Amino acid sequence: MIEAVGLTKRYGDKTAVYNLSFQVRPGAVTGFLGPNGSGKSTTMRMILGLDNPTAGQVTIGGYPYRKLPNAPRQVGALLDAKAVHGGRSARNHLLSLAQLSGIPARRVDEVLGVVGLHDVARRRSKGFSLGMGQRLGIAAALLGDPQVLLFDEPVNGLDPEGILWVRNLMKSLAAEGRTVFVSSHLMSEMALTADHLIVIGRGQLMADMSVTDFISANSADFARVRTPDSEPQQREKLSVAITEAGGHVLPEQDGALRVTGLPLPRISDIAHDSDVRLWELSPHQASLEEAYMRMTQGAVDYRSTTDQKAGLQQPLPPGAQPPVPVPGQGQPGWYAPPPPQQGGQPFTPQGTPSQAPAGPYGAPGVPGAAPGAQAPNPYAQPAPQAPAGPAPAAPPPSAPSADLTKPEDAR
Ligand SMILES: Nc1ncnc2c1ncn2[C@@H]1O[C@H](COP(=O)(O)OP(=O)(O)OP(=O)(O)O)[C@@H](O)[C@H]1O
Repeated sequence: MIEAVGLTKRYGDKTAVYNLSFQVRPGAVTGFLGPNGSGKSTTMRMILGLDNPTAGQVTIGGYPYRKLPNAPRQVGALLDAKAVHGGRSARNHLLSLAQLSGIPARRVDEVLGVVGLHDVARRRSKGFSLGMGQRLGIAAALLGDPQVLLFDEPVNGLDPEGILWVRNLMKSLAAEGRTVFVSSHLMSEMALTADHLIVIGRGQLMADMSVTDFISANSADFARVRTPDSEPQQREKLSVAITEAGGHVLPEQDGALRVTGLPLPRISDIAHDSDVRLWELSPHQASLEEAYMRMTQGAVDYRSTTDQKAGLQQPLPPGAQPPVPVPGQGQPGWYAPPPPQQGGQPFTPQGTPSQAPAGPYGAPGVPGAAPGAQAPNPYAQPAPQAPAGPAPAAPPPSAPSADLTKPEDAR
């Protein structure tokens, strides 16, 4: 088990990780999620003894990594696949690691086979593609047959076969009772791979729960409703009737409607009473990506904007319609609806998420910022404090919070 308690890391006046406490348990794949620059790699480096915490501690099996007896046999990690002597062959790279840790040479050939690099084992790694480098990094992590494994973005650059292989590898390692801690920005992949999630934003813990609980806690179930494509007035009629009945409607890209706030039988009855034919009425759960976007929207430092193409816009030909914006492009509020226990406020067509008050991460509907309900966020941590020097393990609850809605440079 990996256990962090009050883990804090400052680089000069930059607080990369603040007061993080969590456990990563054996027998499950634990996903480690957070926006760019939120402190995932820094946390992993501290777990592996590559960086010293400014405050707090992190242990593996009860020991700090550097005090762990025979650490390379107990912990395997892929942090930076490029951190390899490019002049060495893949096999020699692994052989040197094996020799340092007292691992027999035949194990090198085993792991080369496991990651699919057997045929290129004698080639210099500097000629490797991104995906081949990742495979070599994974081979190094597996070398000591460790009980605890850390992977920072393991599927980066892998082809579809490789992604599927890594997914199954993680699951099988966890099924063998090992501790598997994996960071990724690929939500669809995490949804398929992870059992449990630890989510951080700007160095602070935002969530520590199962994937299922995370999705339920940060999104609402919804219905997809489709009327005949050739009869837009039917769609309009149904939208009005659902809204009048207290439901909330959002158009989907394919012309369907996304409805929250009403159960499916009620939607069916409304359609029947309005004399509207339905082509589709189906229940849906928000994706992990949607739930994640909703939770972390206020903790993102590096956000894209719409490309205005200043001075480069071609005038539209007469009669041409401007393109319909793709959801999410220039509509930063376009996220999954919040769950009912957070006020059940659905998103609105323009993505302006209702009247909900801003939460600790500046985001309406973020756990702890429940519109209408003043429940405290069980996962919220105090904001990083600007003054340098050792941080108290648990600052007083009244400690003023930094404005996490602003980019770090503006705070
Ligand atoms: N050696 C360092 N010196 C100064 N600042 C650092 C150092 N390492 C990390 N940081 C800063 O700490 C913050 C957290 O960085 P980190 O690499 O841990 O984030 P991350 O969550 O892994 O990001 P990404 O998802 O983009 O890989 C960033 O603001 C980064 O600039």
